[in-house]
Amino acid sequence: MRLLIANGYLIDPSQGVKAGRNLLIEDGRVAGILNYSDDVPEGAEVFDAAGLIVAPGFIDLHVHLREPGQEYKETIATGAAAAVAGGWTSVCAMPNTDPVNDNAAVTRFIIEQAERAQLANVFPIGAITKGSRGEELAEMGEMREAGVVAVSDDGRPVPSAGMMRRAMEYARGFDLPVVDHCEDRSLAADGVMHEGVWSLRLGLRGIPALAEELDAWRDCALAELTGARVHLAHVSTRGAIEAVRRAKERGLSVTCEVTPHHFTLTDEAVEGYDTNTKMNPPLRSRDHVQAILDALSDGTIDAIATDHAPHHADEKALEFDRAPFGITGLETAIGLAFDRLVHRGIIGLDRLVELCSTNPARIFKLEGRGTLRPGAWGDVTILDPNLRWTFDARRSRSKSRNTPFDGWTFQGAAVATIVAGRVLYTHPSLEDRRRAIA
Ligand SMILES: NC(=O)N[C@@H](CC(=O)O)C(=O)O
Ligand SMILES: [Zn+2]
Repeated sequence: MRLLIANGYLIDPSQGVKAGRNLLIEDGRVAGILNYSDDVPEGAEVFDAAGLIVAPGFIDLHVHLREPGQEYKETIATGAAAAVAGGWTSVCAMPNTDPVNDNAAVTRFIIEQAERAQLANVFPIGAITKGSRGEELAEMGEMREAGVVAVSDDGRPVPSAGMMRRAMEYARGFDLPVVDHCEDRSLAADGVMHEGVWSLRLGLRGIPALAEELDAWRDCALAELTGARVHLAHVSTRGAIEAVRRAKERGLSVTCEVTPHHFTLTDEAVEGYDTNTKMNPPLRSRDHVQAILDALSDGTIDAIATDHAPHHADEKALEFDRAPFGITGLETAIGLAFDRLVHRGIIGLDRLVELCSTNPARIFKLEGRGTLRPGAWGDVTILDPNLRWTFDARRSRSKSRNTPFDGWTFQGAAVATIVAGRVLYTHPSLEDRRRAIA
């Protein structure tokens, strides 16, 4: 099986490639980077990528796929379909399923379901503590053996510093990164949105920025104490970013991600009490969003991750106070990244590829991903920086539609998604781009 992605502009920060080149994929793996003028290899199918950016496959470090246990919200297959429709060749699945992914049997089940779906690659993340209850460490060794790429109690942050210390020491022994949902629940209490002028005005209970910042400082300090690899999930506050910046200056193995909704929206978006503006961490005030934009451009932020968190319409139809936290994000992330970051001059195209592919692969040590070196997996995301398109949530591949971006128009999109040399998604604007060569 041969696929030649021809006439595109290749951007691969892992090997410093930024040039018009053809990319050849053979039997699922990158076979080589060729010049436009080189002969088309015998029997190759040609994908004409003229005018498009060809990048190593995008990797989302943070999704909730809801299987096992809440298949009415999402399954591994529907989540993986939404992923490829959004330009993601790989997604990393958080363990807050039912049962929690805190043992090898659940890990293996997730991997089997993903293999059955034959869509995006799915890398499971195991729990830090049994049932994510924060009481007893989970069997990280056995989960690692079964295929987890990281551990996290995302959604149920580890409350005790002592437990987190032991978790980091344990995870370090298995060379697993600890993905940290930073939230001091004693401060967040029963808040439902960012604490500030808008929570006052709207009469909703606030979650102070300090709830995230305190844990971020704590866990960066613990990263120093333990030497563990620590990755801060969905940072949303100036203080958490400052903690990461300091940790990096000290040479610690600390990285972080940001979500598209946190670099796009402020807490003002909650004004209409739309429960699709309710997520954890909450949308923050303008000053925090500015800190995120600065950190995206100066390199403090390592990755863009969606925190895709599907919920059923009936659950989101409750009052703001009672609706669950979370929004979907797989299909709007790249549109938002182009529209809000690239076209506004906050990041360049190579930085976009770093944030969505090179760095995620490095942070979770995903072998043969995030690069188009010969021998790497033939995972490719093709981008059209200028395509104008409108997101229609009713046509989403996800089972859920809880997004604040329904009906939004974007400039820039992921227009084709290729996993191990198989073209799994193409935007309708790319019809007629593929031909078989005898
Ligand atoms: N990010 C969210 O708003 N929700 C997450 C869990 C969580 O992190 O609270 C979910 O699983 O729904
Ligand atoms: Zn979380």
